[in-house]
Amino acid sequence: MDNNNGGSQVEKGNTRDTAPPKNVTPTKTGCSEVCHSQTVGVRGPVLVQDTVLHETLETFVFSTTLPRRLHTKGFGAFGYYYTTHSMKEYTKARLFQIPGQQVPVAVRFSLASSNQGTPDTSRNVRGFSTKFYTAEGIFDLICNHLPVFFVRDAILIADVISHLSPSPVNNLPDPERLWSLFAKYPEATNMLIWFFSDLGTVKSLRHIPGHSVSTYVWLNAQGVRHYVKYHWFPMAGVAYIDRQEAQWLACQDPDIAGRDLYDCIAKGKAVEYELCVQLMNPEDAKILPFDPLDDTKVWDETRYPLCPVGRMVLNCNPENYAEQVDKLAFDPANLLPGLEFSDDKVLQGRTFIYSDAQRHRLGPNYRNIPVNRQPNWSPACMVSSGNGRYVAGEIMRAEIPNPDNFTQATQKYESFSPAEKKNLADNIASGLVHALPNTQHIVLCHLEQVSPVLAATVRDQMCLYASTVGK
Ligand code: HEM
Repeated sequence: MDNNNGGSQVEKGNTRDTAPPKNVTPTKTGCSEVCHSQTVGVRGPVLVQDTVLHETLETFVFSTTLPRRLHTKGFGAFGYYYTTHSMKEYTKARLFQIPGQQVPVAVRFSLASSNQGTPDTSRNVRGFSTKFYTAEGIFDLICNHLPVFFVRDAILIADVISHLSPSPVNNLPDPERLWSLFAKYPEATNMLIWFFSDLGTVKSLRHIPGHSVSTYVWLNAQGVRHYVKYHWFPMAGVAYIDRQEAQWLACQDPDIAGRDLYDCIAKGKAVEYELCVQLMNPEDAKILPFDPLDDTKVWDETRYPLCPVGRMVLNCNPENYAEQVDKLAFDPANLLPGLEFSDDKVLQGRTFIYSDAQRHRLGPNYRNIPVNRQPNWSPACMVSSGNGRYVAGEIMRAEIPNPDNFTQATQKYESFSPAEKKNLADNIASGLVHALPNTQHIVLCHLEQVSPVLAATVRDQMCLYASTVGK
């Protein structure tokens, strides 16, 4: 019997038992797979009772998890971390007590403002999140490749992300949306300098640093608190690319950074990073010219030197991206005794929203997914910061007393070589030229405060670009 004359089966009686079944094909796994819907005759309607069809479609539709609201595109790798220097003086976290202590890790690198199709070389903030599976429990260290953030209060994140996203009208990138972010928030000027320098374009994740941006607290066995910022540095050295190479590579291979990481590990070459911390006595906040809990600032490395803590070796690729990488749930609140959060206003907002996002994205049992599982976890395992600390004050919504929006932006600009300064000005001008005149004016006023030379160079470059874009 063949399907072409099956329409007459009803009239003639079913002769299927005499012919090989053609609607069942063996799959790679050897199981049979149904490949025809159940119909009334060959050309008749599909039956509502076809539970095989329903289950096949439902399984397909619900087979992927929801994308992350931020840092959507990402790549994962696995390996181990070991402590090289005892941090006992500053934290009681067991992980950091004795050199040689080693734990497994899972890492996810990501693009902060992305969808699955965003080119890896786009101007972007790269995420660099690490899950340490320690005997005490899971510690998540969530970092970005740039050490500063756009704003200093988590309440502004929705607005910031809307400025970084495509237009809600037509889903196209809109320069005015992006540049009005920097016009609206003078505190984003330091980020502007970092982001629009060539530090914002990357082709290899093996060559990026990671910075916690937010300030955490370390608590030692004697109950002494220190502010801490975490930093990863690639053992293979830091490397960036310029805008032209980034744009060319975006066309050649939009997944170049993920491919580079995977291929390197697949060839047996481990990817390594050093973990360092900067430590600060919280009392210093009273004398510093800036607020150390302000995420738009870095800490001067001469005053707060980088202390080496340990090494991470990534030597294992994922075998199942959906289960091992997509379902990773990083949370700045996944801390351990001795590792706490501080009063940093960005971090305080973040300590609630990641687990909310993950309940929505992965379901209420996300902590039981193998990559997130901590044996015997209960809410009591969470480390809530600051027990024993006395805090009092008037309840308010207020700007911090020392916002100082421009000093560090100037210092960063002045630290660049002449070639880096030139690229920065050119990168800014090529984008800012497409913004509205009022936005251009305000951003140029901010740049004037960073450096009159930078503002003048950007203005000159914009004139050149304006003539080519017909403005
Ligand atoms: C300003 C407030 C912020 C809010 C409200 C926020 C919120 C979020 C949310 C909801 C996610 C997705 C979580 C998930 O679905 O698993 C996320 C991911 C992420 N965030 Fe933030 N974020 C903020 C600031 C920051 C800062 C300052 C950093 C710097 C280290 C950062 C680094 C990351 C990274 C690296 C990821 C990706 C984690 C992964 O690979 O799964 N975020 N953020």
